[in-house]
Amino acid sequence: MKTEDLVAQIKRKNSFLCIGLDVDLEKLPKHLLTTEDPIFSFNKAIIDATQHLAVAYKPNTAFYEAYGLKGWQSLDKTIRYLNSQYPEIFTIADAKRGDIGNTSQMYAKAFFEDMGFDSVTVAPYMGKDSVEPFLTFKDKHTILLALTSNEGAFDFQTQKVGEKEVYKKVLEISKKWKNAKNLMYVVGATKAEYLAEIRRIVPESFLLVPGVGAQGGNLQQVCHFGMTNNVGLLINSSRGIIYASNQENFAEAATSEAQKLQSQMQEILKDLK
Ligand SMILES: O=c1ccn([C@@H]2O[C@H](COP(=O)(O)O)[C@@H](O)[C@H]2O)c(=O)[nH]1
Repeated sequence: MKTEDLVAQIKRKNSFLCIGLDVDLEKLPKHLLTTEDPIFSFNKAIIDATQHLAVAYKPNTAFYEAYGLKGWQSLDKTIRYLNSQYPEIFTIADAKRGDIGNTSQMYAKAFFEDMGFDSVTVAPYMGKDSVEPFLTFKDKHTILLALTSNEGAFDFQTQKVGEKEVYKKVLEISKKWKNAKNLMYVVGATKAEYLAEIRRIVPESFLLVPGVGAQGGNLQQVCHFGMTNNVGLLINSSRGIIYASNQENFAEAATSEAQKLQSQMQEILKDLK
């Protein structure tokens, strides 16, 4: 998907909400467990009930890999369902990949060509040759971990190497790479106070921002420091939306939580216009 199509969708829906499909069989409503593919049944119901409020969905592959072949099949069905029924929606494989060049090439083929995701999250730790294979795919996006939402982000990402913090080096160095226009970055909502500085380095890039809801990040603060004229933000919430209820009404409960976030986003977007 082209970035301008994502921006157009954001403006049309008055939303920059990304819903995380982090499916844990132990948290699913009991009545789904007897269906042929409980994970897909759950995802389909959540997607159908929230697609008018969200511009992106982000399955975290860990939640599928944990169930082996069946899990991968559920993920595959989910992405194919999204691509066929809601092709305007931006899809993110939260897989946090990255390896030596020829291996990264295979990861990129798997997520972009075979599964047809619009984007994949990638760790920058192995450097330019580990990321560039992802960047060569036209209209596909590589979402590089810059400053993550967890406590451990302070172990390396905010530490200085020479004069500069590692996360700033990730942004400054990567934005000079070939096909850097295909880069987006992960910045945790719990790190909103860093966003003004991040915007000085990457003023236009889209940021995927996980960490609102269950992790305690603040939407207003993130938007205040991180929003661009083109919005430039995808705010992710996973558990806070998909597990709003574990009863038969789970899809309606998810709609209601998504609606709350979308309404806040609509208010914020009014001020931008
Ligand atoms: O810095 C990061 C990078 C990725 N994540 C992922 O986002 C979702 C957050 O889920 P919630 O339930 O809304 O907390 C999850 O898949 C994480 O692995 C992140 O949280 N922080």
